[in-house]
Amino acid sequence: MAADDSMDDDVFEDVDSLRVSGQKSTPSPTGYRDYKPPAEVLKLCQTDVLEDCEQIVHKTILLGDSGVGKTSLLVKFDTGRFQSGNFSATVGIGFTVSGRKMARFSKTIAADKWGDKAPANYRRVVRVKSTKKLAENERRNSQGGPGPLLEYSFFSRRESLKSDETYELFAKVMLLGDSGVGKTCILMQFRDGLFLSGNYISTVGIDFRNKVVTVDQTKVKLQIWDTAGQERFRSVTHAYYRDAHALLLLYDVTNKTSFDNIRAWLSEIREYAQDDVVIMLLGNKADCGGDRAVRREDGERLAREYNVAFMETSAKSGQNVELAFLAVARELKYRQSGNRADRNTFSVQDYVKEQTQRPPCPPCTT
Ligand SMILES: Nc1nc2c(ncn2[C@@H]2O[C@H](COP(=O)(O)OP(=O)(O)OP(=O)(O)O)[C@@H](O)[C@H]2O)c(=O)[nH]1
Repeated sequence: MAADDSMDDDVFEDVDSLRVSGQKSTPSPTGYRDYKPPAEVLKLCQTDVLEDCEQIVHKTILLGDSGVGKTSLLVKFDTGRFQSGNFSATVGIGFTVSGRKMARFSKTIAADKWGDKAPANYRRVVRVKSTKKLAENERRNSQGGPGPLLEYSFFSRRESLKSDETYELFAKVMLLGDSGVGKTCILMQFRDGLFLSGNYISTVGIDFRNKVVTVDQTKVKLQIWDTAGQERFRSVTHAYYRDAHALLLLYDVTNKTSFDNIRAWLSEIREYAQDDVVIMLLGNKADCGGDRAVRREDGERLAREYNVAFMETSAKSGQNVELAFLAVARELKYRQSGNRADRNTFSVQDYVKEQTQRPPCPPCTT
């Protein structure tokens, strides 16, 4: 499915009538067994809109409460089949690639991350809204079962493959750190130059974005994985550590606990990541000078203790965001260099220190 300018955003506004038509019944953990995605939604999924777009990737995120039918839509689109009966909740995130169309779908069980304000290069294609009361929704969710549908949105991202086509080096970079430290925002700032403020919704599972950067005439493709900081998703994210080339480990300078947890994160990294993985410690939200709970010197000291590079960043102002990723790309480039002199002389710690010797940015006002 892709953005289609003629498509009506609110074509599936009245979800209650779909439910009344016998598709959905008991709102218990297994009560969605008989749920079939509405015919209109299935029809939309079969729309062959990508036919003439071989050079375009459309990333569509399926969002909505557990049990509303996201997996069914995905399977239907991918295989043309509807799997009835066996509802099992998705853990983490998955995507499917339809080679001919070069469409990639990813799925999350999280609620709508952007609300009505999707970033400029994203477009809400379809939205279904429940008229049920929010309180009722929360009550059911708190009992552990899937609540009624609150919001069901399809976002589509248009991205030219051209910039990703040529590169000499590839690096997998992961963003790690406690929930709420700003991992998704750092990625969005780096990738799209956007800051997502306001309604914060935690990442569920894991997702990635690509960006090609140039380091001394070498094109390095960074595949950046945004992980969920919440404890309950750790088993999902551990599986991705092993083949990561670099890890950006974030804490929030206004949240002391997130800083205190860095040692635990480093132990986890030691356990699951490769021994030679590049690690960079980032003290994020550096724009919030007034609310600061962790001094820059404390971050520097901890980084020295573990022999990792360090800088403070702000996803809001953009401070050092590009530098963090570029420094990692540079380190990986020099490591893989055939020139032994280059390999031995470059130090990411020294490089970062040198690049960050600039006056700090002013405190934030919000
Ligand atoms: N002032 C300020 N706020 C930020 C910054 N980075 C993130 N935030 C805010 O912090 C909140 C959490 O940001 P996210 O990027 O979603 O956090 P996360 O680390 O991805 O969280 P999980 O997905 O739960 O692991 C959001 O409300 C952001 O707007 C920053 O640099 N400065």
